[in-house]
Amino acid sequence: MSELISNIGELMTQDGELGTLYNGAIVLEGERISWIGPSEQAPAADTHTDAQGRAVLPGWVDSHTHLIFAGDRTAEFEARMAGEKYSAGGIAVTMEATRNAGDYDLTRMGLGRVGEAVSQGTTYLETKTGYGLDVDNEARCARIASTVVDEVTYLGAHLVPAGMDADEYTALVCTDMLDAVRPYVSWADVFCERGAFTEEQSRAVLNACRAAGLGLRVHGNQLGHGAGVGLAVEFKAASVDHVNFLTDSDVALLAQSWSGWQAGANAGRGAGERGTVATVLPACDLSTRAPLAPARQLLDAGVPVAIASNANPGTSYTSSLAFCVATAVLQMGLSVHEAVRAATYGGALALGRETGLDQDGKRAVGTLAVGHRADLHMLRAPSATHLAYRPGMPLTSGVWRAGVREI
Ligand SMILES: N=CN[C@@H](CCC(=O)O)C(=O)O
Ligand SMILES: [Zn+2]
Repeated sequence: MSELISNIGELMTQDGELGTLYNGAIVLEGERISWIGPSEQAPAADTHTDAQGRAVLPGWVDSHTHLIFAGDRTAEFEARMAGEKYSAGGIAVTMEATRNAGDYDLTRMGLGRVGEAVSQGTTYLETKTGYGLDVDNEARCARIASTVVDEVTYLGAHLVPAGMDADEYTALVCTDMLDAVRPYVSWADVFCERGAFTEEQSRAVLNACRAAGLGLRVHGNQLGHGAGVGLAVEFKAASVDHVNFLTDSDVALLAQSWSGWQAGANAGRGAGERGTVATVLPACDLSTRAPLAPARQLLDAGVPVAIASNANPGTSYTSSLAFCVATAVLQMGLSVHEAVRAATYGGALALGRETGLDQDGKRAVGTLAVGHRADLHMLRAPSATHLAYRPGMPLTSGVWRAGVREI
């Protein structure tokens, strides 16, 4: 089955060669994009959708979420709004509720959260474990996560559970827990921060997970200056996430990590040795009243930036990437094009999914080009600028995921 979508007011492909088309059209063939060009040259297809001048973007790629959890942290949020600071300790509240929830409920709630994200234009999702924090519960959360999202990250190193020795727990994360989650995950992450894991413990986790063949990511520089960025670059992690507190040398390290990467004629793809993406989490910054991550400075230094929701019950209880994009434009100084790019191509780059088919038979996401997965987000607006111009408005009017219309 093929579908032609024509009369697209602004078709923002985020592909380096195609750029942005006005009065463009796109043809979907099964799960893939088979044609992109001007509406007047569009080929016939089995079905036809008239976009009536609306804008179409790649579906959002949310490269950082924590969707497998039970329970509620309203009281912690209220206390924070009354002046308390965020600390890693709140994770234990969610751990308790998650351990007490059954598989059915964790799955049902996880799927519900994915549904919320899709209804707002997200078409590719990563999520993390990290609220089980013992061997059985981490494995259970990893298994459930693998049934509800596209990419699963092992975050056993999220918090040391009360009553456990930090080094003994770290050793467990690196051995039995890692073995138990391994069938369900392709990434590993560590919360390298005061109140969570030290540089030395983080290093042990990254070494063990790398040896197990997992791609790496780091929660770093969220609560203060620290070792997160340096470790992420040293371990060639795909991303370092939060990055609120950066020194100039952290920024330079991240930029330097991309020196072997050639963006080439087509900046949507690129080739060569990948560096570490800086993932900024604007909704989390607002919800924790943290200084906003310096996304402008990072982009100006040549660091690829991703924008993600960090959807979780503690620091960012939203999966709205439209909200994150609007915040990045209004508060972080990004242009609309840069912010949309960070929430689409940037997320794909952070997940190693900006190209496709060559290694594992999966299609590229995060940009619109022939052969890429047909993940589209149609706005009830003539241009992507409306995402920032009309913040908080329900602008999603259509979502296609792998060629299937979801909304
Ligand atoms: N910072 C570490 N982990 C989550 C928060 C987890 C929680 O508080 O439940 C984050 O990314 O913000
Ligand atoms: Zn997180």
